[in-house]
Amino acid sequence: MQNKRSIFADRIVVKIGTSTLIRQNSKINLTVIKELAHVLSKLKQAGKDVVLVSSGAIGVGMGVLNIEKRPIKISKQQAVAAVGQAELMQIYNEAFHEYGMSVAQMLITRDIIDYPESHTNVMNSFQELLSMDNTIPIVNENDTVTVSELDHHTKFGDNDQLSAIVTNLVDADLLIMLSDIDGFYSANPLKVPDAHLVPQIGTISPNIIAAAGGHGTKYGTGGMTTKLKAAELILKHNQQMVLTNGKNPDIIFNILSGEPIGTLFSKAQ
Ligand SMILES: Nc1ncnc2c1ncn2[C@@H]1O[C@H](COP(=O)(O)OP(=O)(O)O)[C@@H](O)[C@H]1O
Ligand SMILES: N[C@@H](CCC(=O)OP(=O)(O)O)C(=O)O
Repeated sequence: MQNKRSIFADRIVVKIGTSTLIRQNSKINLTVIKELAHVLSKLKQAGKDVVLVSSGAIGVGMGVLNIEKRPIKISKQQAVAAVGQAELMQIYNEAFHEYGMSVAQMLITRDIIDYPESHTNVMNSFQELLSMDNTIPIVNENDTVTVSELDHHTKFGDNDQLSAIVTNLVDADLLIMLSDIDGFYSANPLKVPDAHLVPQIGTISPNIIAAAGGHGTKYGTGGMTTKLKAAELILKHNQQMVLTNGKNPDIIFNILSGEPIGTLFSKAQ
């Protein structure tokens, strides 16, 4: 049994991936969403600042529209995301209302980094929302409008890096990344069954990068590669990130109490 970790976190960003929100049978995992709403509401009511970054617009939209395979055509992905985002927010809204909380939808694009006025505006919105007692901001990429063209790049591309950028922006202490796997392994466990979980990573070395494989389910997108890019941003800003399995979101309480869960990305010893 490893020692307890020293985790200091007054301001927390939690990212949940599509593979945790959607079951193998393509249905939304309402149990996970309800439990997540419970945990985040309790943290907020205990005086913590909480931001949720939620993927799932495209995955949920596929379910609503009965689409089996993730569309390849961008316009189709954007339309599916528009359907799914509305459904997802309705579910979050109901789940958080159970605990007397409201949710605030924040759909963002890269403009918030590239354009000072957009940056100021999004920072002001975060500040106002975080100062409210009973509100949880829920962030996603604005999938229906983002583009990636030669002279115009407004896409983040994946929510792993987006969640790290949000963690940097709001100056949070900790990013908790909830995925469908217990942490970062020495190799992709789908391909190497005896791979072992790495408890702490302080530097993203070439060996670590080489151990990162692609996504697991048909719903995941970036796999470990984008999670490492997110971790790199977190480490650069001297923040901390814990990557763990989101199937029981009340694991967040255990993480905050210092239990050695998942993989901790931190420069601290
Ligand atoms: N070294 C590794 N350690 C752990 N998981 C890995 C590794 N390399 C690849 N993976 C895969 O990454 C998947 C998680 O990423 P992804 O499917 O994009 O999920 P999410 O929807 O949570 O972003 C895991 O299910 C696993 O199959
Ligand atoms: N903005 C997209 C999320 C894309 C993404 O990064 O998904 P995931 O790898 O599941 O975190 C959506 O909501 O479907």
